[in-house]
Amino acid sequence: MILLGLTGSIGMGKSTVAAMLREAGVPVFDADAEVRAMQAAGGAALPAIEEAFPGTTGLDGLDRLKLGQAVFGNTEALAKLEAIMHPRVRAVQEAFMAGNAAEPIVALDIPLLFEKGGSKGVHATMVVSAPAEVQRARVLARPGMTVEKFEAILAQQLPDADKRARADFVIDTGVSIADTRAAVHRIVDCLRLHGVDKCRDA
Ligand SMILES: CC(C)(COP(=O)(O)OP(=O)(O)OC[C@H]1O[C@@H](n2cnc3c(N)ncnc32)[C@H](O)[C@@H]1O)[C@@H](O)C(=O)NCCC(=O)NCCS
Ligand SMILES: Nc1ncnc2c1ncn2[C@@H]1O[C@H](COP(=O)(O)OP(=O)(O)OP(=O)(O)O)[C@@H](O)[C@H]1O
Repeated sequence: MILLGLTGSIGMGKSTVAAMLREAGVPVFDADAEVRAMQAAGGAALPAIEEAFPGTTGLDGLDRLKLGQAVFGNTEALAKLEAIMHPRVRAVQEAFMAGNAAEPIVALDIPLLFEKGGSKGVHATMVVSAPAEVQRARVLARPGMTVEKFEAILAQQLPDADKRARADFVIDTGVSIADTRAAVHRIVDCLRLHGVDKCRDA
């Protein structure tokens, strides 16, 4: 099985490309969705979060704003939260991989794949990328987004150019959806037939 790490900075089109991979028959593990499910009402991580960050959870699940305020900008607090989330997400990911062991390709959609060292555990990386002005326009069009928030998030992420330099495959989303889809299918088809090494220039 080829384990493909899918990543990209905010607004680059990662969710769209993840959907295209699924459409091409590649099972995709969504790390963010797992984190959110474990933090939603009744979620498995809530008791541990409440113990570490009292007052941040309730019957409706996690108060994301409150916890975000406690951890963003505070390295120690963020590490504490990650120590709660990471092993739990990892366990679900292992189960997902085991359940798809017969698949030729399995993708892991991990927003901070390079930042948090996850790229070491995959056979190849796919980075979703678009020109900075396209990214900016997409993100600022989202409800509730501000320039300050966007820039703070960007500052926490490895720059796009570095991600691209480290990637085995770069998917350009600054083009038409049809062209992006074609590029995704081309890489998936190549990987199925020839493996990672022969597909880098596909
Ligand atoms: C603190 C939380 C609840 C805030 O949720 P909220 O919905 O407000 O923000 P969201 O998750 O969309 O994150 C906003 C931005 O913050 C940055 N960010 C999120 N998590 C992290 C992190 N662990 N390290 C650095 N930056 C992060 C990202 O750039 C992201 O785009 C949430 O971000 C969280 O649980 N983060 C920790 C996740 C974690 O521990 N992951 C490791 C296991 S996979
Ligand atoms: N060629 C393209 N490929 C992918 N997305 C495109 C393309 N052209 C336009 N878009 C649009 O750009 C947006 C990308 O949003 P998407 O949610 O996929 O980004 P994301 O990187 O997952 O975001 P985030 O990481 O911030 O959650 C979508 O609205 C999508 O329709």
